[in-house]
Amino acid sequence: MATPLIWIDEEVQAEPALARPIPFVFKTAGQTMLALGQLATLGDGALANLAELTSDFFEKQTEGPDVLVGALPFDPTQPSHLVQPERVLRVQGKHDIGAIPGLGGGASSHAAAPRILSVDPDPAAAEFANAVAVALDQLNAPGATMRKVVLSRSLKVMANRDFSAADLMRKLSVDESVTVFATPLPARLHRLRCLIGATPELLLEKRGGHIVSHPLAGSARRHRDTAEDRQAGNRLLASDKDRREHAMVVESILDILAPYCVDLSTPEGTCLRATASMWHLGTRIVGQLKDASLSSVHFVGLLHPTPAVCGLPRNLANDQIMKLEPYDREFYAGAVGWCDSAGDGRWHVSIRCAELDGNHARLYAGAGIVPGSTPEGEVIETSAKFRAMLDAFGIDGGRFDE
Ligand SMILES: C=C(O[C@@H]1C=C(C(=O)O)C=C[C@H]1O)C(=O)O
Repeated sequence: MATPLIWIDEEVQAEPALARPIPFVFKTAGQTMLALGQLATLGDGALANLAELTSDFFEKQTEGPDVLVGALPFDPTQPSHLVQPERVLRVQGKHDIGAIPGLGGGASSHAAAPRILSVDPDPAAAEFANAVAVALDQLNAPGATMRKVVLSRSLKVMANRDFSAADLMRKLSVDESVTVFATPLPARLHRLRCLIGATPELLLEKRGGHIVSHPLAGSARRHRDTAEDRQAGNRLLASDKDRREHAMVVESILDILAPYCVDLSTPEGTCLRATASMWHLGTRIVGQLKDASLSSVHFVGLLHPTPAVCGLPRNLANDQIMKLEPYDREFYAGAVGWCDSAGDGRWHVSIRCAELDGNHARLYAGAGIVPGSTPEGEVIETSAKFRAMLDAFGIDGGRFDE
């Protein structure tokens, strides 16, 4: 069970941070899943053991909802944070996420929005550009075997009072093209934390023998002006660099899933996928399994981290991420979702998100680097990817690009 908050900064903190873990919330277009309370926690284990751990768990667990919900970290060797909730509530139809029963009780909610005291880029945009330049040297070196690496940067935000998960989710939900999520994270230094975000990317959904993955890679920011916006989308569709970057992700997912499927295809091919602030290249992959008894977690264990958030080959890209990023990604660029005893489940890539810890938040944005990428281009792309979260926090992002 999570430990209550013990640290209070008298200067800026009028009242305690999250006193109870916030509920797990998963809001896709037309449906919200809310998982309240914590009946049991899945034991620690790396991603490779997760299918076994979850099936053992469901075999032994005779009481409570037949579901585990939570987050998987970027590093597949690190433990996941999955819990069996006390109660699951599903709300269908168009609704205000902040008004869902149970949500307000778990998240602090204030009449006035917290006032932002500081925004600290980590690394600074110039340092991130240097890291991209180093990665490009590696990618372009004669005989290079690394083909793609995804590098990220973060913004550390501090406010005069606790952030409200409910308020942030309400703002993020204005964009109906994304999955808005909130998930409790393991406590750190006795402080409760959560991850909150608005992800456009489906890692894997499994229902019976049917699986779907919808990877995204290749991005451009959207524009207010319709003609300019359309042009940006068309440029992305025609961009050789972005098509290569995207194809690596799709091919890798198809290669991994093919041996398990009687039928695996990309019915619409590569399309433009729009969110309120970004254009992406996206390819919906659908498959029919040979063995429907394999769980969603089994496939997540094989797929994660895809080249959309790590790179290719995975081990070389991961080495560069460890060297070039100044922080541990923890649950950013991992996965959030649920699975049940029948093996069904739905997992989204945990991007366009922020870790919340009382009145502190850390926002993340990353971008795929391939030959043909430029440091300036990747700074612009990551700035655009921060937009959705910055808007939810009420922060003008422009000044963090220098
Ligand atoms: C890593 C992120 O996004 C990923 C990288 C993308 C890209 O490089 O074009 C696009 C979508 C995501 O798969 C992020 O938003 O933090």
